[in-house]
Amino acid sequence: MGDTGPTVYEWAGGAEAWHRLTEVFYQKVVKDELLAPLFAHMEPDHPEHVALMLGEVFGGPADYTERFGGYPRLVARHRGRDIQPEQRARWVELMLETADEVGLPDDAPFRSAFVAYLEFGSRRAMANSKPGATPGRRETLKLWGWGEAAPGEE
Ligand code: HEM
Repeated sequence: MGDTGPTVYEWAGGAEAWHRLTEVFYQKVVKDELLAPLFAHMEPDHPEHVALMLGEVFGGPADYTERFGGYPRLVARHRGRDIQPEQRARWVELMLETADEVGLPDDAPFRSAFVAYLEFGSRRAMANSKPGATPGRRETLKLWGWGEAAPGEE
């Protein structure tokens, strides 16, 4: 499919789909025994920020970078949180459960790209959350595409 096909962002259903995902996801997070303590002081616009950030990562508009501080803010928001491996795993598990619940596409290419990024992003978030973590060289969000299997290539 190459450069002319839909982005992962579009394939998921665009802005509305990413917002639906994070709204429902954080309703689950605050009720989850393992995750709730980490998110006790979450700001009301957190789900919206994460929706914009994920959208941007998957090829949507660069709103998180242009309006909310982008990658430096992302790193700052995870800094010092000391995310534990079981919390990271639960975060990913709840994201996937929510994707089913809100009806994100369940085709192989989409889920493969989505899971790959969740693994990548959640492991980077955990690393950046460790006490004394040294900032990497990255200054902008790592963008994510279809990888090995775009729609039509399966
Ligand atoms: C792909 C994985 C992840 C993405 C895309 C992501 C995204 C984000 C974003 C965009 C923010 C900042 C929101 C803002 O600008 O206001 C944030 C903050 C935060 N994230 Fe993550 N995150 C990921 C993984 C995780 C994991 C695995 C955990 C813990 C289990 C976590 C815990 C938090 C916490 C505690 C905050 C700060 C919340 C607050 O404002 O109180 N994140 N995340």
